[in-house]
Amino acid sequence: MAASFLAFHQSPASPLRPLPRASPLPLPNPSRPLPSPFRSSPPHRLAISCSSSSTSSADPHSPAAAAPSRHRRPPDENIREEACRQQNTYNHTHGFSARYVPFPSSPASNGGEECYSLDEIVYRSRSGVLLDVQHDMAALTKFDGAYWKALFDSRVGRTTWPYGSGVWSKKEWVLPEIDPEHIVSLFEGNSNLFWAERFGKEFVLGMNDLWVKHCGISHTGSFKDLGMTVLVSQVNRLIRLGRPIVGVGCASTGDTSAALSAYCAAAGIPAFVFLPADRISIAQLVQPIANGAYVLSLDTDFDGCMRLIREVTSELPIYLANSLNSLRLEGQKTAAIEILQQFDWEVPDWVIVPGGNLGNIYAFYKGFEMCRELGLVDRIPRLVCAQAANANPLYLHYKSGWADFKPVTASSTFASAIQIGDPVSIDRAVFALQSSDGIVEEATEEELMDAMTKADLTGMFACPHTGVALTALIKLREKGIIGKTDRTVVISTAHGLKFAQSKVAYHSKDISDMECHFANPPVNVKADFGSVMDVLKSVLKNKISPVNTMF
Ligand SMILES: Cc1ncc(COP(=O)(O)O)c(C=O)c1O
Ligand SMILES: N[C@@H](CCOP(=O)(O)O)C(=O)O
Repeated sequence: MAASFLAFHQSPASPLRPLPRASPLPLPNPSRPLPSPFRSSPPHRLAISCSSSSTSSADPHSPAAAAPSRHRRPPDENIREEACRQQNTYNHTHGFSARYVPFPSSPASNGGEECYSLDEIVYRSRSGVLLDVQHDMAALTKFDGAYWKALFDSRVGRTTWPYGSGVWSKKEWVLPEIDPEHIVSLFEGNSNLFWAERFGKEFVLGMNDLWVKHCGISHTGSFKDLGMTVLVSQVNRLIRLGRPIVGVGCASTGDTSAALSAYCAAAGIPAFVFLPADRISIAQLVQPIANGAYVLSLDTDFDGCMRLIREVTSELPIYLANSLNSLRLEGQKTAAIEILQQFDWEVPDWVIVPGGNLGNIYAFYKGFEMCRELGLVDRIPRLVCAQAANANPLYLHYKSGWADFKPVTASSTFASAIQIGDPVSIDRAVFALQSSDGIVEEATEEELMDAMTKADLTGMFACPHTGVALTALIKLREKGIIGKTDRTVVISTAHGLKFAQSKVAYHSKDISDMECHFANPPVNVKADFGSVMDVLKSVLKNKISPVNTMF
């Protein structure tokens, strides 16, 4: 393969002009009466119907409201306006609410302790610890598990604003008080839960109940969309409330920046992204450029970019979009709820998540735990966090028996989006793992690239981070910790197309100190019938095919 094919160049991007600030819109009237059934004292059991609803009589938050009806709105009204009209008729909060409290939040905390409205711009507690979004569980518990399951199930695959989104279909558990008018959604979520039949059978000692949750098959190609729709929606609300926000900013290894830029572009809000120069893929670099963000390519690593964005956002009215901001995790946790939903509310035994800044592992824990607490399921899965050996501070912490945490300087890894040595959500991750009888595993560069390639050879198009998680699966299976029939879900966090460079390098056997056992380079053949026939005959004679060489 031509060397030039592999030589991607990353030059600093020229900053682009910000989009104009959106004009203010009216806020909802909060003093409307609560509709039935939310007025009475539950827990409720409701009969769920998915038949057509009429706009004049339906509670917009009832399962029936998500059902399509040909004439449900006037022809000149769009779906957002329709949702607003409905919620002006019915108070949309039903008493559900959420607020920030210091992490870890305790169910016993009440208004007397430190807490903040979600309309405040605050990222840490007075003592400097992370914050958590705490929901009014007493209000949510008024409805039983069967109600929530039926409500969420009734919204899947609809176009009713904003429930067509896998995140906003769980709105009551995410940002219950936001006006649908302020939601910035690209109908994210509802991602494929893929039965990895052949990978499980052939590469993981005959596993037959192995699944891959494709969170990367998404609008911007990673799971970050799930969190960013929530964060940018809340920013949109804050701007319309008149808060002095001039834009939203993040440090990124390439996926957070892509998601932030897309959602900000959709809302007309300026985005500022700090990227470590020459450490992200070309596909990731071009995403914020294309979406009109201000791109700062900085001569440091991700941890350096993170320090800078934190300093900058404490000086300038730029809202911080990294997962240090707990709003993000409210969206990301819906992937866990979605997994349960996709299994008809049966709980898998294991869920394996690649970890970097470590917000996502906590988000998964939170989603599962909320379903348990509210009676949708009776247990939560065991969580595994998988790290690249070249960027493994959590793994080292776990191996030390959770002794004092020490950040590391992360080395270069093909799993470049998790090249993070000082994860901001370390405390959240430890909490999630300890509460779920969790495990931490690591993957060398060769292991993660081989695992990614094997996944591809069974029909996926995985990213290197998914390769990290698949390696953890293989190791835990080989150790007998994960059983052959255990229902296991591997979280695929990004689209493989973002990491084409690393796949090209692997299949070209162009990586030093790596055997690239499963490389499948193209064969250069003269463009005449005889030459083509010679090659094919030799292939067929030797029964060599990319697939056969593997097994
Ligand atoms: C593709 C991909 N996978 C995994 C991760 C890890 O997620 P987290 O930082 O929440 O641990 C990230 C970002 O860090 C990512 O971009
Ligand atoms: N992989 C991330 C790193 C930052 O993570 P965040 O979840 O804290 O924003 C990225 O793509 O930037």
